[in-house]
Parts: sequence; C-alpha cells; structure tokens
Amino acid sequence: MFTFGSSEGVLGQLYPNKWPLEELLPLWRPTMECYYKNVMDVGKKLFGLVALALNLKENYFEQVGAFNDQAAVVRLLRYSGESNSSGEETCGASAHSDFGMITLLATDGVAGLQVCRDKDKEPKVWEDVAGIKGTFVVNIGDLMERWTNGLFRSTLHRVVSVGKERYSVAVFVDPDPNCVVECLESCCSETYPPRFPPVRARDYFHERFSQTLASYSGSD
Ligand SMILES: O=C(O)CCC(=O)C(=O)O
Ligand SMILES: [Fe+2]
Repeated sequence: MFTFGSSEGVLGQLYPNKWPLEELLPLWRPTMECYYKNVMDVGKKLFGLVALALNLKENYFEQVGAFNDQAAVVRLLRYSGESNSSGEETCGASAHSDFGMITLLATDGVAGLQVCRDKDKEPKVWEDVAGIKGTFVVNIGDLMERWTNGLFRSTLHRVVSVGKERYSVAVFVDPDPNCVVECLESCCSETYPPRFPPVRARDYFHERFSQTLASYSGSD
C-alpha cells in the first residue's frame, strides 16, 4: 500500500509526502502528482453535478470551503490474492463505508469488490461490482450522507479474495478539515428535519479514525 496527499497547500506543507528515492523511481512522483491533479479535476466537476442535482449552485461545495485546501488522499492498493488461514471471506478490505465525500476508485478489472445496496438489512446482500475499463467506481462517503441528510447514502463495500492478485487506486475526495458539514437546505424540511448535527470535517475524521484504531486494539 502506498498513500499520499497533495504536495501543495497547507496540508501538503504540514504533512509532506514521503516519496521513493528519485534515483530508484524517477517517474514515480511526477506520475503520482499528475494523477492527483487530474482526478481532483474530475472530482470537482462531479461535485458541480452533485450540487446541481441537489438544487444548489454548481459551485456550492467550493463556496462552503470544501476544496479550500486539498485534503484528498490517494491510496494505491495491492491484494495478494491469497486466502488467509482463518478462512475469512474478506481477505482484502472488510465491510466499511468511506468517511469522506466521495471516493473515485480505479481497479485493474480483477473481481473482488462488492457493494451492499441496503446496509440496514440483515442478512446483508453483497453484489459484485464489475470493473469497466476506463471508468471509476464512485463510492459515496459518510460525510456526504450527513450533508444530504441521508438522501445520498454512503456505500457499504468490501473486497473479497478471488484467488488472484489485484490492484486498485482509491482517491478519497475529502473536504478541507475546516469545512463545516451541515445538512443542506434542499435536503430537509419541517417534516424531515436534519438527522445529524453540523460537524467540522477535522473533528469528524478525528473521531472516526480514533474509533477505527480502538476497534483494532480491541477496546471500545
Ligand atoms: O480496492 C478496492 O477496490 C476498494 C478499496 C477500499 O474500499 C478502500 O481503500 O477504502
Ligand atoms: Fe473503501
């Protein structure tokens, strides 16, 4: 796994990326930075469409500061394809939804990614996501669910082992840490009040990452 964020902006300065040595991989950094920029351009365009679909001005998410500083993170993933000894089905990523706004996911076409359409239903029904060459899988994140008062539901997904090596690249399009995520006016009414209180993106991520770490260490 290799993770990196923006090389620019406040976050880029605060958390500088650790690149492989230039002598070893001279094209790595320029390739990654180019990918970051291009996928972010796609992400911003997509958010223009999301805003219009929600009866907001096309530049709404820019106006509320979601893209003031570039908070998106890119994760390059490799799944070995080996099943683990415990015989667990998910041998890549266990069921989760991404925390942020949206994730733009590129895969190498090897199967394994599954989504659950109705995350509240038990037992869960998992469907394979076909990898279509030249396209992104777009997962909705939890902050988008909060922003839209549940109109856009975050995608519960997982990666199961299919006995084949698999590569994917996920770009987590997350808002600026200072951006306040608050129920959109077009997504609530007197009869359908906001279900989530406003939250600053920084605090939300902090809470979610702490919970995740706690669950790994076995405490609450
Ligand atoms: O590898 C994939 O297809 C999905 C990865 C993923 O869900 C994640 O990193 O959050
Ligand atoms: Fe994910």
